[in-house]
Amino acid sequence: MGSESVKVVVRCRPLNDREKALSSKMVLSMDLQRCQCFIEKPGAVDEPPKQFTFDGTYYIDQTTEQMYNEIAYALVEGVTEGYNGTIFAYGQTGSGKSFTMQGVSQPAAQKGIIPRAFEHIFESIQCAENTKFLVRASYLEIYNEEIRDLLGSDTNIDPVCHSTSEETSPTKVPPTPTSHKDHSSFK
Ligand SMILES: Nc1ncnc2c1ncn2[C@@H]1O[C@H](COP(=O)(O)OP(=O)(O)OP(=O)(O)O)[C@@H](O)[C@H]1O
Repeated sequence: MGSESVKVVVRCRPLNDREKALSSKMVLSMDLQRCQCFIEKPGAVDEPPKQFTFDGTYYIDQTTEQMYNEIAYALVEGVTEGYNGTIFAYGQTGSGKSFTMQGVSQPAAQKGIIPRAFEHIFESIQCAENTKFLVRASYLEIYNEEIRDLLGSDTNIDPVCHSTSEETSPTKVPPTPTSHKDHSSFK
């Protein structure tokens, strides 16, 4: 994979039970060597498939372990050396964002990017000598333009305003990066 600072990869999930029950046809295929994906229009046999090229392509039989090793590993390694890094999952509902980021414990190869990154970071910290680390975590949900602090004791409290207990629903003020509740630990 190239050395660009922003990489975009695509992952294709298998058909789910509902799609199988509807006898849905897979319309997406991939050329993994060329990092290309092809989308056919169902029924339009004469139309060439739409073609897209990415920095990486992952088909239904590939694992999150493989994705982590090929994409996330170097980025997280950079974080342990003091560089910033972001992994961002984007896709329509049911497309597999949680499966990729949080994952499942079985099979082990499908454990998600987030628990893998945590293990990676804390292993690096344990192995480091003469270095002090600060690890901070915040876990926010933005849903229907409402923000919730998922690590807070009351998830309805807006993380920006640190609102009082009388407030029952989150407000719609966007957070600033420094205003999130910190869950920090030092080694
Ligand atoms: N690569 C995959 N292999 C097998 N199953 C998958 C894969 N990706 C997703 N799935 C399954 O597809 C379903 C939808 O995935 P998931 O919940 O991760 O989607 P999502 O994008 O997070 O959806 P939402 O935006 O609604 O939260 C789940 O049952 C998940 O287990």
